[in-house]
Amino acid sequence: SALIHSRATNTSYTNSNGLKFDYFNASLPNITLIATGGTIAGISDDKTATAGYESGALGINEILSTIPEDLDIANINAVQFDNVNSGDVSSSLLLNLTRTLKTTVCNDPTMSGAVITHGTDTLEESAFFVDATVNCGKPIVFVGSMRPSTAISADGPMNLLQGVTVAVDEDAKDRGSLVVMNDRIVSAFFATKTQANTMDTFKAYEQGNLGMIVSNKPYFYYPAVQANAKYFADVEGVNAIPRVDILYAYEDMHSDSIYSAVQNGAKGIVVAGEGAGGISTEFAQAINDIVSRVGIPIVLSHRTVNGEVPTSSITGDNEKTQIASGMFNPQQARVLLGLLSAEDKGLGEIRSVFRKATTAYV
Ligand SMILES: NC(=O)C[C@H](N)C(=O)O
Repeated sequence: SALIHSRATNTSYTNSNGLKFDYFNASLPNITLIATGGTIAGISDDKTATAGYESGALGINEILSTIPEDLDIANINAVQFDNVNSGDVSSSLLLNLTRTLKTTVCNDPTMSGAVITHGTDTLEESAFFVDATVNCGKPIVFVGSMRPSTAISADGPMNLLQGVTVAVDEDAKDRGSLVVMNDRIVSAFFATKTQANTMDTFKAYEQGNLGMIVSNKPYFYYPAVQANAKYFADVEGVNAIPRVDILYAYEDMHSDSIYSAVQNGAKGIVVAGEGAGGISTEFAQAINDIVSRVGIPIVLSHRTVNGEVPTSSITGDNEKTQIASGMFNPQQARVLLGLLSAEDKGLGEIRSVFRKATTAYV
């Protein structure tokens, strides 16, 4: 950390919002860096390991100490929110994350933006959640890595540096939350992990990247814009996100899974349907039965990476019961349905939010 110290003009500063900066240079913009764990904080004894390593092992200050270049770009208030494999990120952590971002970044005029380090496996879910709940125009940037910090050519340090750079970039404002990895800037609203192992994994296949980064200079292809299907959820008075389960469809799918999900407390169901939302006859009948008796929302999504479940693929009785996910994939649909249920929206309102993500809407 001697190297870090040499880059800062002052040491230790606490702003009027109580945020602590270990190294502070009054001429630089300020950001909050919230660490949640993942491979970017991962370690292994084997420098060649890109699987089977320990996730969420390093603290954020240890990670930062290897990238003193970050302190040439911004003053960083670093917060260790958690240090977990991303499969263990809970909805209560996400609610807390949203509240923290609103109070410490949105409502503080001295803060330019935020970076969140996160495991990549579920990064898209957290990024989608924050994108739907934090809406102040300041850049909120999610970063992760595919190689643990101990690997040869670890990608975490460059991703974090690029994330910090994007978080203070004027051009990054008003675009919703962003995912920055592998020299690309992707909209959190559309981003999905497309490859389980390699660094070129976050993509918005249909919509494309928002921009790229060369020699740590971000370049955005187009001016800021929000997606047509964007829904902003108000979680101000929300204490918990209701449970929403995802059920994966397959040939000749049985209906036991949906009954047990409901029995076990699911307040909403997302089905990863075949093609444009296909399901077996048995399963379709179970949906109609559950909706008429229990009244919970059931959203039909697609197990293919891309595409849309149009309202027209749901016919007859099912039209009244199921909700077409439109272009939202199952994991996006789960987050959105959880937020809408937390806001106590009725079936009609939920249906109209999802309808905005279908070609029937435009
Ligand atoms: N690349 C990663 O970050 C994967 C890790 N298992 C996680 O999601 O926490």
